[in-house]
Amino acid sequence: AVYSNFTDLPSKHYDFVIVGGGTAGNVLANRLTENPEHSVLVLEAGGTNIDAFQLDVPFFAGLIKFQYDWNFTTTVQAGLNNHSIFMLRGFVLGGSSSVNGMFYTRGSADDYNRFASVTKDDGWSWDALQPYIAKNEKWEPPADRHNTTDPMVFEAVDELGGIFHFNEDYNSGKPLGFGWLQSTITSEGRRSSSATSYLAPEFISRDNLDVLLHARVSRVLPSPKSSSSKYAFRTVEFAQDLHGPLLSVSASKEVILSAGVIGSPHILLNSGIGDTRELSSVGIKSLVDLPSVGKNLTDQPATVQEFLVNSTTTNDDILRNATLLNEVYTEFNETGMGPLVATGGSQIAFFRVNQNLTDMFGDPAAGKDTPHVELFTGNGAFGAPPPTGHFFQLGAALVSPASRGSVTLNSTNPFDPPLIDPAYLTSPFDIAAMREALRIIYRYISAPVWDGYILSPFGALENITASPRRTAMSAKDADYGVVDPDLRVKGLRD
Ligand SMILES: Cc1cc2nc3c(=O)[nH]c(=O)nc-3n(C[C@H](O)[C@H](O)[C@H](O)COP(=O)(O)OP(=O)(O)OC[C@H]3O[C@@H](n4cnc5c(N)ncnc54)[C@H](O)[C@@H]3O)c2cc1C
Repeated sequence: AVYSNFTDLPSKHYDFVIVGGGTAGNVLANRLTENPEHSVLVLEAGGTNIDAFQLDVPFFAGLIKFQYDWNFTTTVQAGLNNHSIFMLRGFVLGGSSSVNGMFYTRGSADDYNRFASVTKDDGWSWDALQPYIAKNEKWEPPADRHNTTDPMVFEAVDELGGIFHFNEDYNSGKPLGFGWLQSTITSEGRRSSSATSYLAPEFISRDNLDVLLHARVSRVLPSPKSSSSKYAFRTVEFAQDLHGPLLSVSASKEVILSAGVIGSPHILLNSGIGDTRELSSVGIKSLVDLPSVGKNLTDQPATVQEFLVNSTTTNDDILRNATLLNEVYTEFNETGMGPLVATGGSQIAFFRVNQNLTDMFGDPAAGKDTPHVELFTGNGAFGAPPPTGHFFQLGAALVSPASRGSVTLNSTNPFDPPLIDPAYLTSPFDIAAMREALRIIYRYISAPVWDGYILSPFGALENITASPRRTAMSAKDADYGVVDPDLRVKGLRD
């Protein structure tokens, strides 16, 4: 069941305590409670996803929803002309899967095979993961039944040739080329998140599964050292009200940290698990010296270019005409169809940069079938549109960036946000690759099919960010990394 108050929880002791009811946490909660012998508690800092229509409607995916966000900002970014920008992270059951853009993109086969070679564990290889990927997926035709034949986007691809080629399934392990976007949208036209799927009514009603909302975890607490002189962490400390008392629950088997790319290192650092010198400089007693915690933060910088178009059938009017919005919202509610069922863009493309860049700077991508640049289309302006005009949008993200940043503590108060430094565009490769991404955009719109349709570029490039990743996993015998290939934190007792 889902609870909002600690006092209502039926127990304070579970077999597994999962910290963070986001994308990963809810999958684990579901799979662990398939076994009726396991009791599981999920602690989620945010609130419920139920009846949150902004989360439910795919078309609203590109709008920022502050009440469902952690409202983090990055440190000042030298690579972005000394600006700091939002670092969006879901603050709601379902985590970032409740607020994300719903693009369903697997990595390339090379990406997973690199995980396997770095960790010396073949279980992470593309082939070994296929059964699990298939288990998580249920492929459906477009819920809004949109026409998937012959739009101008693919005519341009045919006209240009070369790096512009059609790819029927970019999720095949070989993503390069232009394809139809696959989205995490249900056949009823709703967002599919880890909360709507893995915590669906038939699962959340299990007697052995509890979720506590508004539970913000501060630390994991150690039990006394064993003869192996290693700590085990089986108690989780949290607060329901940031100024209220600290509460705790314990796990007899495991505490699972799945608080996301910012939350998990933040909790580890607060708990004294990190670089001993850095921790003592902020006044935190170090329990386990694990210097890789919070390091190697990797985010994909992205930019959007809008073009004014000679059309009145883009999505722009929906967000500036209340009557139209009402109409399509009614259609959405009554039929699960209409323009609100799509995220605004229908195509996605992946490219490698020119070889002279990888020759010059080295190649951060995992292999020759792995892209550096993702391009996405939008039949309308990104986010809230300008007051007039109709737009075609092309966004570009660096999906194999070379820049690496960090998450570090700002104070001894575990509820203060950490310092988040993605170090965007600090590597020369990323700067050159971003320039190349813009060149790809402009080559693409030079295709003859756009003559008379695309009128001119509109406005300045916008910086947006997408989804930070942390390369925290390493081989069991490696002297760096946060977790081993079984995702167990290094240096702790099992
Ligand atoms: C705006 C946005 C758009 C995106 N678009 C896409 C996309 O289109 N396609 C794609 O593949 N990926 C996208 N991503 C990235 C993707 O959603 C994430 O990589 C993925 O959801 C991360 O899963 P996770 O389980 O690691 O973390 P999350 O899903 O973020 O889950 C972490 C959970 O832990 C909770 N938590 C954190 N700290 C604490 C704490 N101290 N105590 C208790 N709970 C805590 C959070 O509230 C959250 O619910 C996007 C992300 C964002 C934010």
